[in-house]
Amino acid sequence: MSDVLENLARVLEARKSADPEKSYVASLHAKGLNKILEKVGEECTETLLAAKDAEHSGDTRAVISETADLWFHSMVMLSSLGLTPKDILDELAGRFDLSGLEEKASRSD
Ligand SMILES: N=c1c2ncn([C@@H]3O[C@H](COP(=O)(O)OP(=O)(O)OP(=O)(O)O)[C@@H](O)[C@H]3O)c2ncn1[C@@H]1O[C@H](COP(=O)(O)O)[C@@H](O)[C@H]1O
Repeated sequence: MSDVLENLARVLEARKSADPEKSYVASLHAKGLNKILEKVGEECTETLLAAKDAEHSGDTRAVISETADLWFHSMVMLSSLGLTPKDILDELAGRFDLSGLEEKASRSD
């Protein structure tokens, strides 16, 4: 499953030095981190709206499509900060066998 994320991350890395006229990812980098964050926020809202619609209609196609847009733009954000999907997958893997409630209780803040 994570092969897709790894392959996409490789493409995203290469697009950092691509022509913004020819690559959507390069055009985002050319506009800067604020534009990338704006897109992440937009896709997040669209995902929430699609999920609310699906709750009533039972049609989850838009949720899948909007979540893909959200993951994609999140990966562009990670890439612009020098992070990879592996950083996030390692973080999630480290949380196996730890209940979310236990983790919350262990926080110092
Ligand atoms: N997975 C994606 C992907 N998902 C979504 N998008 C693009 O994300 C954009 C944002 O969607 P919106 O509906 O917000 O589009 P918009 O209104 O045109 O966006 P704005 O003008 O508001 O910024 C669309 O242009 C989609 O085509 C993607 N663009 C690229 N990829 C992957 O990234 C690779 C590199 O892409 P390029 O950099 O374009 O070569 C591709 O081969 C794909 O694997």
